Amino acid sequence: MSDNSIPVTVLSGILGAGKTTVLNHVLHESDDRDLAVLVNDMGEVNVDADLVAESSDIADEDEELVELSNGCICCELRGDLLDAIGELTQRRAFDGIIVESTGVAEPLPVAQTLTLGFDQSDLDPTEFYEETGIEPLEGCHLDTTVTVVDAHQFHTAMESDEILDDDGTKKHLGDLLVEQVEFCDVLVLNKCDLVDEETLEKVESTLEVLQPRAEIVRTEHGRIDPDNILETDRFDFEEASQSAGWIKELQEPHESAEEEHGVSSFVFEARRPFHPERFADLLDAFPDAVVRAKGHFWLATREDEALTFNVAGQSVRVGPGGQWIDTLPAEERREQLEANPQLEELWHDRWGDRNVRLVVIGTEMDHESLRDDLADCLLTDDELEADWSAFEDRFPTFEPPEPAAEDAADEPDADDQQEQTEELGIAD
Ligand SMILES: Nc1nc2c(ncn2[C@@H]2O[C@H](COP(=O)(O)OP(=O)(O)OP(=O)(O)O)[C@@H](O)[C@H]2O)c(=O)[nH]1
Repeated sequence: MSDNSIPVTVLSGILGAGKTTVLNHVLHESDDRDLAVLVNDMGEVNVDADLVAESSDIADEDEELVELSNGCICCELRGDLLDAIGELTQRRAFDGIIVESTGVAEPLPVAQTLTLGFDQSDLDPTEFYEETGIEPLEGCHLDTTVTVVDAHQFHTAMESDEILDDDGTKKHLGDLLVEQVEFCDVLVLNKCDLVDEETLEKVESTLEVLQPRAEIVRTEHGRIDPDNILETDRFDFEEASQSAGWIKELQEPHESAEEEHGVSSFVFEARRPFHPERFADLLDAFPDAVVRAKGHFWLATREDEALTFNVAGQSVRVGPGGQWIDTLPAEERREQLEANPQLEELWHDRWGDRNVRLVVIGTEMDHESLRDDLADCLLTDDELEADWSAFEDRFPTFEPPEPAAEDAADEPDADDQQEQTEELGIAD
């Protein structure tokens, strides 16, 4: 990237976390920087932008404010986002551009759009440009992704069963919060004035386990040193999308029974399927102590396909995880095994690559009891020899799996076949 490429910072965070407050403070403290601001607002009336314009240096002649309204920059306004940044880039050589997302925006698609737009990603840009009609941008780069977290509301939000509706997509508040935490370079832990030190340390420990790579900065009333979020050069798409705590945990599993402030994790592995009724019953009453769980599983009634498992706060989602390699035609199976030598270790004489692998992260979580509950959901020796199709299966069904899937569900993938995942317990 050239020396005069403009660094872009993206601010995310759920409603009311303090994004605008942080933005205003940074503008106020950045007299030495010529900054442009792009604010996304979902509503008809752009309150945030008015606030920014009124109460910050943004009204200064040498700063620019662009509003993007009536849509979300993580979905339908992706093209508008790039157009707006492209225009700003051409206007003059700003020292930085700050993008404030809406409270419902997911940072990953925003970063994806910006990275592809700036033409420096190893994703398939051709397909992206063809599909969206978006032109690649030059002259700027995504520099830092920032998630603002409300220290006071964090645990309440994680435990909340509030459902957000982002343009038809229903999502738990905790689910969105986890997505925002898992994909960022800097975590601004705001509203520290509203909590005591003990609570603060507990929230911090949870954030560190969910997102080990990000720098955590504590703030009160958004008072942050601008250097913490501007021109940090911390963003790297590949690293950001692989930095979630659960991915690290799956790659290097370790039983962390006694972590700080009661935050701990474990990996559950098995070589026999879950009984669909017992596992569904467990998910219906999944312990609140679990903050995050992720992985894939084998369900007795789904012989051919793996299913993915995704818990974030009160949200429990199950999705398609691709076809087990064992079910592929012999030739394809051989090719897959040659291409993925690590599968040999996993291969089971009777079950092939079918397996269960879940990482579970929680606070004050009783490992032994949850491990026992999960183990009780596996088929017993007698059930293994019974007719599996007779079991009642109330899990959602999905489109037939793509043939020749890669190592079934084991490789964390940014897209993660999320499109098809279904929230258990949210009625349409
Ligand atoms: N006590 C306290 N209040 C804060 C702090 N930061 C922000 N606030 C207040 O919290 C409210 C929400 O702050 P905003 O900055 O508007 O939050 P936001 O994330 O931009 O909210 P949306 O734009 O609605 O998504 C405002 O009333 C702020 O004054 C803080 O550190 N402590």
